[in-house]
Amino acid sequence: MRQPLAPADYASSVVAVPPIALNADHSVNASANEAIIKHIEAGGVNILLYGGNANLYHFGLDDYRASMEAIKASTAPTTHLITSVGSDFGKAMAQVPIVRHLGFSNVMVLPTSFPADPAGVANGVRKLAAAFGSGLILYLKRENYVEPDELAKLISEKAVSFVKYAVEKSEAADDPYLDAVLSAIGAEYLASGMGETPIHDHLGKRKLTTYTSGAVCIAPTAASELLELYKSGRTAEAFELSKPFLHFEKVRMMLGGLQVLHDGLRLSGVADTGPLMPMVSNLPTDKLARASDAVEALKSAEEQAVSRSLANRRRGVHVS
Ligand SMILES: N[C@@H](CC=O)C(=O)O
Repeated sequence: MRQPLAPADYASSVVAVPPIALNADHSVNASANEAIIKHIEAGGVNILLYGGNANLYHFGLDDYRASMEAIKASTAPTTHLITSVGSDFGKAMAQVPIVRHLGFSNVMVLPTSFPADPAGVANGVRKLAAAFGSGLILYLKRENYVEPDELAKLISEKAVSFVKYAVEKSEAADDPYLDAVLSAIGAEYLASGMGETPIHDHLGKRKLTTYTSGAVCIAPTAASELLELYKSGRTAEAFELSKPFLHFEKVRMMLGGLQVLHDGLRLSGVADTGPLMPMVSNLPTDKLARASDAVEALKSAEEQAVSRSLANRRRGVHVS
């Protein structure tokens, strides 16, 4: 599906945030990316977001165009595809004609770090949305990146269509910025945007619309079940199912979020992801065993979820 996503579309799927597989010369590996996409789609996930985990920060314009062309050609017509622009304003503006030419309807603006201020970010996003011709997904990666009231204005002006919330807190429950954002725009426009670590609070308690995840690229069926369990209020079962995901996220925190996911896809056997685009590196050999153990736990959760899903389908039962 190539239409702009509405909040109701987000509510029905986890958002997978995949890496991009590259060949040894850093050109895009179309067949490996297709294998990753097919694996995710087979698990019932129908929203793919290419952004941070794809390391798009470090793609030049030619590599960006080539990778997005290959990925677009590999997705099923029923899959919603989101690409990202930025993270700086100039690069984002240069990418807008590319995404328009490729026919993307859903585009996220990667978070810019320095120099930027809340009013400047809001106005930059307005200009980008005007150039793109439609609302953009905003990635909130740090507190006060945009003031909550200004964010509400951006949504009412249709410059922002959805928000990925990924401000790291030691306790997800204690997050005054998220409280303020929620009271300004409501949960409907918000995805928990940082993997499984905060979802017990973000989905179970605050009722955000969905969540974004890298681990879902390895265990899409289990991740879909996890979303459904949280959405149907079965939080104890959801928490139990989330354990291998939470462990994977801990390993990512220790060894590198992008690195463990990128190499983890290869270790899982889904696809040979190859190198990462500089300035990010593959895991050193002595860290692979730790990543591999976490990947195996995810694979086992996925196998069990697939068995449950097949059994439920045979009995005509829906998880919720
Ligand atoms: N960074 C998170 C969510 C993606 O946006 C992850 O990789 O799980």
